[in-house]
Amino acid sequence: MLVFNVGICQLGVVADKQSNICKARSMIAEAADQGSRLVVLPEMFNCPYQSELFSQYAEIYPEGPTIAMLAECAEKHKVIVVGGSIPERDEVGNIYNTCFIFNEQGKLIGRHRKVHLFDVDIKGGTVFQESKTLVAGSSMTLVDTSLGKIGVAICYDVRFPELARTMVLQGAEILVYPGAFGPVTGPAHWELLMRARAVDNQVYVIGAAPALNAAAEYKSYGHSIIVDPWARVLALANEVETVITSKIDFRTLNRVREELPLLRHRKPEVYRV
Ligand SMILES: NC(=O)CC(=O)C(=O)O
Repeated sequence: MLVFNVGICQLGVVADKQSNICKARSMIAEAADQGSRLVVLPEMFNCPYQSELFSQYAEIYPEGPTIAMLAECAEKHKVIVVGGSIPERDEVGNIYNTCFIFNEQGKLIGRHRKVHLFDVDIKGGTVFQESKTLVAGSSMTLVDTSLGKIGVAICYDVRFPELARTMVLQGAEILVYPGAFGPVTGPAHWELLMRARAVDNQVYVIGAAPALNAAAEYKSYGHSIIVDPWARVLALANEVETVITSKIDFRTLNRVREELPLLRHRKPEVYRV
């Protein structure tokens, strides 16, 4: 499909898992009512973004109320749902930061486990150790959909341009990043990174963040964003709970790649380490 709308549900995550699920359900419906064919949720949308809580909120596919809600909403509204992320427990007890992706029939078409874990110690700023409780994923996630090929990665994954480039070289036309940047790296890097991945790779980029919850221990920067292949910002939220939407037009992507043929001008033989 050449032209269609996409929506982001920037929901405010609270401690009560059931409330988060209900909120996601109603915001997916709102995005679909506004004409979105692809709906994206934020990172850890069913759980406060705190390492020590991930186990308590985790679900095992295909069980679990969050996973069921995503599949039901996709089928009910006939939309593709990129289900942000939730803590996922596997059969041996490992926990991942995982995005489940469902098509318009409510069928699981992809699962991305965050590859780069957010282990940082920014002096006077953010200290986070995802690896205390999470295990890293080990593969790239590209899904074929009725709208085109979509690459999915999570939050800190956006800082690794190799991942985005590899997905685009394999045909991705939209890169989707559920994320949750904080008050330090958010203002400094969030929009910059989303626009950088778009301009580098001449793709649409969607970054979906939770709204700011002032009472939460980890404070999300919000600012969900949709960027076009010329790095123009098509839609940008502030920090409050909201649904934002925008049109995606693959004729723009084709024109940008035709006029400025970066992907054809690459010289991979020069870049080998
Ligand atoms: N939360 C993350 O995974 C990443 C982040 O906040 C950052 O890179 O900054």
